[in-house]
Amino acid sequence: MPVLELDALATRHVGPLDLRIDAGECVCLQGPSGSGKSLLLRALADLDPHAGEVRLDGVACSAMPAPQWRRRVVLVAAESQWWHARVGAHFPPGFDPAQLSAVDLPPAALDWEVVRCSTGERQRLALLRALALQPAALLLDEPTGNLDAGSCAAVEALIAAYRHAHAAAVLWVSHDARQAARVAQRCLTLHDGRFMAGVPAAEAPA
Ligand SMILES: Nc1ncnc2c1ncn2[C@@H]1O[C@H](COP(=O)(O)OP(=O)(O)OP(=O)(O)O)[C@@H](O)[C@H]1O
Repeated sequence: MPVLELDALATRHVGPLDLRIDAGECVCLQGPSGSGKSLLLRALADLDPHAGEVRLDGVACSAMPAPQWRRRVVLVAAESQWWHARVGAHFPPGFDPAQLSAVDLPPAALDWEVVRCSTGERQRLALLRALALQPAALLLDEPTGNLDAGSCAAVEALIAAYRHAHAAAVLWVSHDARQAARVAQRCLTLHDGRFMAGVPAAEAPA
């Protein structure tokens, strides 16, 4: 079962931090702008240098080739990166276009040029692209930051379904306390590079 553990993890401006996210658990991370939330997610995904250790299922990040780690511990960044012209080229062979309906997009979106996609369309496509890798742990950086209420609900439902189906460990950065209460079992706040206990998800304002 994919448990994600941080052991004295430190990166630029952040840490050292200890944390355990259980299989199937969603932890929401809040904190002021510039407090280091994105830096922490990048370190967890092994995209930035870091000290300390991250373990998935007891296996250390430092013991796994970086590309392999990044397929298991997947970051959905606030601003997604696209390297092919066409959307579909970013998805694995055999990806079922019908899955696009889960984020309110038509199957034909796989044939769209990336440049025509709106910010919110790119955000939803980036999430689907990440889930297609079937990660054991998901690192979500404001995954609904550009979405209307309907698309936001669709994305929240999709992530919850994935988390339950795969017992995935999820770390979700959100500035929205009500969203945190909906999606997470626990909330933490990053302040001065350290975790502070947040408002328990179940007690956050409705
Ligand atoms: N490559 C870098 N070199 C130097 N400082 C950096 C670098 N990347 C980020 N920072 C700084 O680290 C701090 C934390 O940045 P980070 O992007 O993690 O913040 P955040 O908590 O995600 O903020 P927001 O909520 O605004 O997205 C910021 O002050 C930022 O300017």
